[in-house]
Amino acid sequence: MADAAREAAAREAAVRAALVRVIDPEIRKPITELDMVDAVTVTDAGAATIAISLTIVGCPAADAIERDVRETVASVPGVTGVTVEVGVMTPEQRRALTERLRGSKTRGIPFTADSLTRVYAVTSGKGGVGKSTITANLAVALAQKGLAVGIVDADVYGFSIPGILGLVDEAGIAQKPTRVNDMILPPVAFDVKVISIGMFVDGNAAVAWRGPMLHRTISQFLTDVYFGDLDVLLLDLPPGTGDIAISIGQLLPHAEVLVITTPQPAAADVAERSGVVARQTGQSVFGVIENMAGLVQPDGSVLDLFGTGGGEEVTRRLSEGQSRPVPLLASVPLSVALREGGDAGAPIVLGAPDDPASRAIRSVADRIASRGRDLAGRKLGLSPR
Ligand SMILES: Nc1ncnc2c1ncn2[C@@H]1O[C@H](COP(=O)(O)OP(=O)(O)OP(=O)(O)O)[C@@H](O)[C@H]1O
Repeated sequence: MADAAREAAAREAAVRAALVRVIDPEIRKPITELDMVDAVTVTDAGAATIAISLTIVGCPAADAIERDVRETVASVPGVTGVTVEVGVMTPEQRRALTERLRGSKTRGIPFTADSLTRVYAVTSGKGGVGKSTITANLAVALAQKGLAVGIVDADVYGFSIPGILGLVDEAGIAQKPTRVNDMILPPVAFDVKVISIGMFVDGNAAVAWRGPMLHRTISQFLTDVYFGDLDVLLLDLPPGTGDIAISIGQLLPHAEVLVITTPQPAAADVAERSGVVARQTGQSVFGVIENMAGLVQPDGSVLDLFGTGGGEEVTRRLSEGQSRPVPLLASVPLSVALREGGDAGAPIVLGAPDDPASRAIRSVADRIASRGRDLAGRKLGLSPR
């Protein structure tokens, strides 16, 4: 090979090697691995032209990928200028991509009992006890610890996860996920992959679907959404013991349940019932989290706005007749910062990690992350997130 040709090949190889660092923000894999790089040329003068093909036109990730390609290639020694030509994959390329992402797995719910993903269904007896707030912050705390985490927001009546995690526009409308053929790519917030019923309805429309429609939707979420290899999947269920809880019990019988309750003893009855229904579908109760516990006043005294003892009462009742007592995992105090963080789409486990509510939620994340039961000796998913 002539020297000039060898040098040109070396420059292109250096650029291709650098492009491995560009990660598709939705799929969370290098664009080189996803066959998105069609052509790389670098002139003698160092002008690089990169042709890339994205999954669909105008996908939300497009700008980020184009920018990352430009910056990454510009940093390669000898490159003096970068042109990025953005195209779109052909239907065949898209089909090949979705097949590759699914791997050899047959189409179906990937979170089977023998998968490495631990599935937690977060339930409560009644609404407004902070189930979504706890789910979102717990997910972010787990992701912060390096785990690959996903959330399915199945709270049809109050899909608030996109708002709490900042995946909404100024009008509060949830970001729509990208679709590649029949594969849905979940938006990512704070390293957590999120899919919500709220992303599939027009505006903030209330969902008035009946049981079979809900069952199909949840089943479709679990089948068609590309979560990749997750360590933990959290499901935010609607309050109570309705159709969704039963569907989840049928679709994911090995899921473990986290029951959220307030300290109000009167709330214990309904909270207990949500745990009992989960057990009837074969799920086990992992533990109880008491939320909205005493608010620490500026003078140091504690205001028990919602009374005391609800968490302990629910754990006591759910432990009756069980071989292993159900633990009270945490008591999360009332916290202005937690509420404000939820309103602003900025989880406090990141923004105010030392707030007492953050600490309590992070202690649950520690406990979940350190569980070894069926993960002992098994490899966790190590694909880039
Ligand atoms: N520990 C807390 N301290 C202060 N405010 C809280 C706390 N936990 C939750 N909140 C606030 O209470 C309200 C209800 O919380 P959230 O939406 O998480 O409840 P939920 O149980 O998911 O409700 P639903 O199931 O009805 O959607 C929100 O405004 C939230 O910010």
